[in-house]
Amino acid sequence: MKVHIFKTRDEAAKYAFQMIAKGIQEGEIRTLGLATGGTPLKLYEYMRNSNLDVSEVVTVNLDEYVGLKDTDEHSYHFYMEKELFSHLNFKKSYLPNGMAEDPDAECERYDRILKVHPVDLQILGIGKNGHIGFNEPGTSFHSKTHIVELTESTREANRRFFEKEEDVPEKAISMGIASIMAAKKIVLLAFGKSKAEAVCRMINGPVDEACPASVLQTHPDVVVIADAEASSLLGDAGGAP
Ligand SMILES: N[C@@H]1[C@@H](O)[C@H](O)[C@@H](COP(=O)(O)O)O[C@@H]1O
Repeated sequence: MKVHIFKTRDEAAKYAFQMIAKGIQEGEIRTLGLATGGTPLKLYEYMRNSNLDVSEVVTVNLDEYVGLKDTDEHSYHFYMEKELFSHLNFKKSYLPNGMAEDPDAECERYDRILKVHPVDLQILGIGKNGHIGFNEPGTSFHSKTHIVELTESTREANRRFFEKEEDVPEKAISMGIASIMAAKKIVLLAFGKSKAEAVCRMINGPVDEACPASVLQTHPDVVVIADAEASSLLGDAGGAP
């Protein structure tokens, strides 16, 4: 695991953007794995304001809420359209369908998409409880795309995007841990004090399903890009690149 620490989230996002832009320009990233949430917003701003040619790049998203239509402003479909897809000419973009009538069949469909489009670089955020995608603590490291019951802490963390607490969905479809680990390269972004403990457990803690992100210690090519606050509990684990 490489750990790069930046003073601000803006510098960190710029570094992540440059790394991704280079991979796309050099043809190494044919399939880009995308994340949602607050963390990648600055990175997506850099991407949409660039003149990056992504016409040969396929994207696959990590997850989607169950029960929200694409047109619902809280859905990850809506988020991706707004932040990235309406600005850049990706070849094709995939997200799990949270409205699928048969959720299990939808998980299988998504796994088939991932097989056809193996991820070259996966962007990840991290939950306060160490979740990646929507893989909550206790999720098997062997999991593929699956239906997830969101924990109270995750629902609470995402509460800020919704008007009322009861509007926060209880379930999601998420790529599994094994699906995420299949990516050739993983770039995990972590910003802010609230992520410091999860970042520390991910890097220094035992590799344990209690902290899903700790599995990344066993991946051959992971780059953690964090700001000073998120890395404040790390000691001298990393530095500027
Ligand atoms: N499913 C998403 C994750 O993909 C995201 O990385 C994480 C952190 O969210 P944020 O970036 O808003 O802190 O939680 C959400 O629940």
